[in-house]
Amino acid sequence: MNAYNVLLLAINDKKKKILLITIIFVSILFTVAALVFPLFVKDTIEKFSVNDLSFWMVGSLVLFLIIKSIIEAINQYIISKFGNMVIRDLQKDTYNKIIYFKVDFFDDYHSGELSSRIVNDTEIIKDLITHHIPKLVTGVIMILGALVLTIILDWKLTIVILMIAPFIFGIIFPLMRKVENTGDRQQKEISVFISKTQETFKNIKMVKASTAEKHERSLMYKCINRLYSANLYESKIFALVAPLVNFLLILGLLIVVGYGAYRISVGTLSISTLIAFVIYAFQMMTPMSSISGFIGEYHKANGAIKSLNNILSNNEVEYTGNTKFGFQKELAFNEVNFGYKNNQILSDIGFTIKRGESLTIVGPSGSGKTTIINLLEKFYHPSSGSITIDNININQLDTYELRKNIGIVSQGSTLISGTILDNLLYGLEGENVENSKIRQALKYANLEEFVNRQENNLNTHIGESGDKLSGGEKQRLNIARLFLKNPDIILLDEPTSNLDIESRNLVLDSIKELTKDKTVIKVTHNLEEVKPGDNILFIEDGKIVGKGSHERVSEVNQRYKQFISSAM
Ligand SMILES: Nc1ncnc2c1ncn2[C@@H]1O[C@H](COP(=O)(O)OP(=O)(O)OP(=O)(O)O)[C@@H](O)[C@H]1O
Repeated sequence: MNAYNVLLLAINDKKKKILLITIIFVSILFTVAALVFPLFVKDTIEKFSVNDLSFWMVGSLVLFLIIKSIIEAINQYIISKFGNMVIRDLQKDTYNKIIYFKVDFFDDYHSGELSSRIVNDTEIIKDLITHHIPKLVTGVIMILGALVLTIILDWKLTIVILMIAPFIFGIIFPLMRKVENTGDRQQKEISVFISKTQETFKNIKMVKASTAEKHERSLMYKCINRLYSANLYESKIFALVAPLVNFLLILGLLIVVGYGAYRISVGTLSISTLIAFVIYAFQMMTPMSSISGFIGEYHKANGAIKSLNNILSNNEVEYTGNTKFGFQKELAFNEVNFGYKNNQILSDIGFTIKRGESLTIVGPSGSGKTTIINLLEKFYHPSSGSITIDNININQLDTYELRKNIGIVSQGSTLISGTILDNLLYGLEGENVENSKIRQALKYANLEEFVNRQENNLNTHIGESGDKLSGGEKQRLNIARLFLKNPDIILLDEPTSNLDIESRNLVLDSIKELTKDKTVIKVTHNLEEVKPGDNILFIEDGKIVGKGSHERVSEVNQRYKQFISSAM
């Protein structure tokens, strides 16, 4: 996909094409009417007589002006409607593309930058398509039409105009090229600005707890100042261009008028022709400045188009197989190797869990435990080896179905902004979840009493990412959601870390209920969570160094023994 295709994408349906053609057609109509106007003035000056004025003449002129205003108003509305449609669809297309990208795409992009692409870049492209392109088309028609008519009126005067025009463009074009670089710079600064504000406000408690307001403010001021300089640089160029264009145009006009006046004095030109000529010269001036404006805007939009194009032409969408999910016997990792980019994390990971059994993956921080879970969710793919469910490689499984059958409670489980009910039903849209089931899920998750205490019950707002809830309440709400989801496989990634004893016991209680008869993979570096009889997979540096029951591994594996004693 190239820049041209991005523009085509913006006008990709019939309705928008019709609107664009209508806009350009009406604009051309106005341009032609404007071109006829000086001839009409010339004719009126030559034939004017008060006696010829009639009610009908004045009446039809007024009627013409009223009709023209109505058409102008309608055209204005169509332009604005078309612009809003362009931006709406471009934003939808961009969002629709991004949401299906692989997880590693999001590792490399800052969320603020992505927001900036969707919000700002699309706005700039909309402006180009709705304002600047129609202006360019009508401007070119206006200049060419006026040129033809001036040649007919007086070719010698026209040659004077033609001699001046190249100077004007020769000065303006190089300046406009600079605007493209400014556009790039501005877009970059805006996305850094959005990213930084998002991050700061999202982590406001951490900022305040670290008394980092001053530090954040100084970082933010730097961003704002950089954006200010980028904007100022653009303003300087535009400030230079507009008066320069006007100066050159007026100078040109003076030359035309001077030469015209001389021709009148020697009797080779009439006053009415010179007046018509001057009007044409003005009519050529406005589009000349708007064409120079277009070049600037086009270069600016080019920056936005390039950034958006980087996203739209990215085909790193998540891969999905089409085999239906089924889990009757066992889940297995078979000699799995994996690395983020070139950084090897897991080596020869192999284990099997029978349906209904559980496995506890233990290992020091950074050893690769969460990565194992990430691979099972198909967030990333093994570089070699395979993960199978009932001997079917999960790559062949429908990703959507696989994820529907996996439930995860992790230390960083997040909630969405909205109500308790919104969170309970998240991911279950379109399913008919009975009220009794919701109540039951709340009960199992030890949340019933909490919800009943709230004035708005299930419709209580829990703040951004559930910030109005305690850590334990957040986890229990997540667990309640999983009761409703009822997946076959439950992944527990240190769900009780950072909780106090009371919350922890409540969460553990509800997890016990949730994991009944399920296949469970539990990840922990907290030895308090390992129970006698647990089936252990002990990993260090991405390699399995111990396997078997907790007792057996403690007995035979020195490293595990050391790990346990250091954790005590
Ligand atoms: N998205 C990522 N991109 C690059 N490296 C990553 C990414 N996620 C994790 N890592 C790296 O992979 C290694 C293993 O991380 P992982 O989260 O699997 O460890 P862990 O055993 O779960 O640690 P912890 O117990 O602290 O949660 C770490 O060195 C980490 O820095």
